[in-house]
Amino acid sequence: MTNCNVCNNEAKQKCSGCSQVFYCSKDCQVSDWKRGHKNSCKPYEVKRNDKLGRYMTASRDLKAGEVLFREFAVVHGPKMLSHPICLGCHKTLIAKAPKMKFYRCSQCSWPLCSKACETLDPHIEECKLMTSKNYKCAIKSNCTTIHSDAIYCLIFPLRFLLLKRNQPKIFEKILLELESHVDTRIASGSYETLRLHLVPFVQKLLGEKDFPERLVLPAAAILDNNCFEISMPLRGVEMGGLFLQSLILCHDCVPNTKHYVNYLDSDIDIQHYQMTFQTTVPVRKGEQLTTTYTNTLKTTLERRRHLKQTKIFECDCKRCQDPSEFLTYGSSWNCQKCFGRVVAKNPLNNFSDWQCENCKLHYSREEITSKLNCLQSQLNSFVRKNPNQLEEFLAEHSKCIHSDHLTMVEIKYMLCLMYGNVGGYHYKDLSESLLHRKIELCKNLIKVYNEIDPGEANQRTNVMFELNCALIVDTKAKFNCNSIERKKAVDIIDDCLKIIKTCYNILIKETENKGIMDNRLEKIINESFL
Ligand SMILES: C[S@@+](CC[C@H](N)C(=O)[O-])C[C@H]1O[C@@H](n2cnc3c(N)ncnc32)[C@H](O)[C@@H]1O
Repeated sequence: MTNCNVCNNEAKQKCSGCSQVFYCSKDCQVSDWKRGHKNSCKPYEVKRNDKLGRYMTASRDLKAGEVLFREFAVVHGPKMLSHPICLGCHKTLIAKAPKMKFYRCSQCSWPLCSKACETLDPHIEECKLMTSKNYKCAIKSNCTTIHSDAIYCLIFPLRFLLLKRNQPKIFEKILLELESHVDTRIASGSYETLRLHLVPFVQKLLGEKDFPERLVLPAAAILDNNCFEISMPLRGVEMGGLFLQSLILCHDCVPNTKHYVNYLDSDIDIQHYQMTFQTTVPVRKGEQLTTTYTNTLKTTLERRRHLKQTKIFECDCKRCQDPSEFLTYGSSWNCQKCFGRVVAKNPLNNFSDWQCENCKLHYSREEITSKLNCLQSQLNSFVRKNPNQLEEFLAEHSKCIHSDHLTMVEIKYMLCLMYGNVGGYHYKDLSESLLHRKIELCKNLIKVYNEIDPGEANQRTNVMFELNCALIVDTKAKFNCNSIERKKAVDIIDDCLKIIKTCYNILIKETENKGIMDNRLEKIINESFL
């Protein structure tokens, strides 16, 4: 029996915030909240140090999959370099206008989906401003290529700067608290375009006196340094958002949280895009809660370069420090002389030479970087739909590159999704050896992900799902040819189904995934003749 945190009576209702205390009634819960539970309820604490600025730690032991918080964006808009999107509903316009012949807002001329989007928040306010100052969007309307347009860098900062008028206290707090690395960004020359285009645009619309360059550029830098992507491919939405709690999480190349944006209710109001952060692995009380600002499935050189360019810091997390990346050898090459593993001598030094662990032969950084670029461009030139072509790529490069180099891992992931799922390779068409190849690939990937993308991370969960589907099909086949007893087959299939159900429940928290996951479930039920 559990007792009420206030009156000690028998209690059945659990606090949904922290899951740590129980109440017998709503009244007791409300009184506990007022007397102090609101301060201890959160599963995280915000701390600060010289290296990270603000960061989050777990305020109690957390299980994998616990929700840390949910929040809405304080401001949102097109990414700095965006392909054409509707400024009303933020859906991409490419599918609607393959030749870029967009519907134009009748007032300000920005591309929109249709007249209905002209009056949507937040476009309506910026549209009125632009119209009052005779500003017309000059984006070309008849070019035939799908490209990102620099003109979109005007909108998100404008919306952010409008907070100075509409929510001045929040705006001041953001300016005071958020890191921007604006001086480094300006010194690197990367803000010249913003100085030339964004500053006069904002000043024309909002006035030079209240919006001097020394405010406009830092505002853009705050967005660059702190925004999260709002990407919902099935809805066709792609933009950025400033989420004030989420951004406090600092980076680690093996994060212990993941996040997703869900769309709630109505079709039109941005307030319905909600960010959720949750743990992916158990986290001990006091341990730092971390997210990733980059792609964890890229090599150390690529991750560190990306972080330096976009977030202006040198990552020195445990994974970046370790030349073997926890024995996964995700960035390693094979030695030309002895086939030993070639790793960076000092992975935290971007100019470090590389060396074979076995024969100590040296390789210059330039040599390794050019090999990596060459490999990536070869991979990018592929039509990634043909398993044979991908298998050939793996075989061709297996001599010079470590088998779990992250480029190889990327290909293995594609293969593991293809086998069993795409035309010509559905389970009913798969030979025994290809089915076993899929199982082998899945097991190999899970071993790698356990070290660098563990727990409830999406990619690992996807592969767990695929592995257990393949094991069901394999068990069925073995049972049909009498190479496994009925009881054993039933036990294996039961275990697989439990894992598939767990994976399904993890992945559908991101509601966009629900339809896709339902199809995947239905498919395995049909194809394995369960
Ligand atoms: C989105 S902010 C994170 C919150 C920020 N610390 C604050 O106080 O608002 C990103 C900035 O935090 C710092 N940061 C985050 N993770 C870091 C890490 N692993 N190592 C060093 N600095 C980090 C960098 O200055 C980076 O530009």
